[in-house]
Amino acid sequence: MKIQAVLVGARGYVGAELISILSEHSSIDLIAASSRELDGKPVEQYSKSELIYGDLSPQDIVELSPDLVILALPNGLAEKFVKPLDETSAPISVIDLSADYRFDPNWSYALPEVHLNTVGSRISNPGCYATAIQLSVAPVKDLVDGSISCFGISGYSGAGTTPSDKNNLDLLKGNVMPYSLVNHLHEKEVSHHLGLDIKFSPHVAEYFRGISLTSHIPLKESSDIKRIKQLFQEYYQGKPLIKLQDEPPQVASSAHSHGATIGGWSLSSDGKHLALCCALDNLLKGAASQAVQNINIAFGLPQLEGLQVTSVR
Ligand SMILES: NC(=O)C1=CN([C@@H]2O[C@H](COP(=O)(O)OP(=O)(O)OC[C@H]3O[C@@H](n4cnc5c(N)ncnc54)[C@H](OP(=O)(O)O)[C@@H]3O)[C@@H](O)[C@H]2O)C=CC1
Ligand SMILES: CC(=O)N[C@@H](CCC(=O)OP(=O)(O)O)C(=O)O
Repeated sequence: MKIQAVLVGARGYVGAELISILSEHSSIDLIAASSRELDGKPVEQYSKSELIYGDLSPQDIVELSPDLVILALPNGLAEKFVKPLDETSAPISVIDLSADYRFDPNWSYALPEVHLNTVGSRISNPGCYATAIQLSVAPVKDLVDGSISCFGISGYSGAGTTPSDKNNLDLLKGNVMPYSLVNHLHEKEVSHHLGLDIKFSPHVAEYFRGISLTSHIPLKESSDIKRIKQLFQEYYQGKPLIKLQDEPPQVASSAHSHGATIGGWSLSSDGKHLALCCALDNLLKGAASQAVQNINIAFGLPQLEGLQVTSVR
């Protein structure tokens, strides 16, 4: 019996990626895709069966009695859909791709390569920058002394489809736009989940998809590149979505890939300042692919089902 899923926020950039992935997934079928703007139109990317976008209320979703509800809505809207699902006796799992439950201890915050917690029936998917930061820092977490500093650049799809300066192509033309230089939500998210002091300055650029993140990590003791690389290799052994390479990863090579690439390890002459880079696709490992990876884990399916691995070591 296949898992029957409802997708809410199906018109958005992340929703569209989820539809494409689930079109190829052999164990999960979409039974409904919600969008107010596209209500009544066919879901053209979904190839398994005829599917029409609907403007579904939270109660409509409960009545469909699916196995799984996937929420890909802007921040602050999830509770309206989660509350009636919590109140029903039907065993309906929920995965939320927004930031709304990332600090809630009753939800499983699930970045599979880093947090090996058991995934329950309420899953909170990490943020895109937060994924890149945690993948970059986790292997050397125990060596850190002081504040880590991360510099990120994202394509404008990171800002979603609601018009703002961060997805305004007139403002972005020939430009890189810094924003939220302190207190970005992902700064709090990674500091909370890694238990480290992490500073993060995001930027958005004119290209569509992909994140390039550079992390500066102060170390307690002098180290050497061979040891650092070995720590990364050991940490990511058997985790096929993470590719390691000597050269700094390029954002263009990670676009359209379900995984993340880490590399460019560099040490200062005293061996106590480590810098490294991570590139990933904000819409895939930063959102939709990671969500499908988490759903697979929650339902006991092979972790990479539906995710064609384009970048393996
Ligand atoms: N873009 C990215 O790189 C990443 C995004 N995320 C998170 O994923 C979520 C989705 O992001 P993204 O796809 O970029 O966002 P978009 O702005 O592209 O899409 C938002 C979706 O939500 C729907 N929506 C908006 N407002 C409402 C509402 N009031 N009630 C019901 N539906 C609504 C929209 O459809 P309609 O208006 O037709 O109903 C649309 O389908 C966000 O929480 C974002 O923070 C996480 C990681 C990366
Ligand atoms: C370019 C851009 O605006 N990027 C978004 C990150 C998208 C994301 O991961 O958002 P959530 O944490 O809300 O899921 C931002 O900086 O807020």
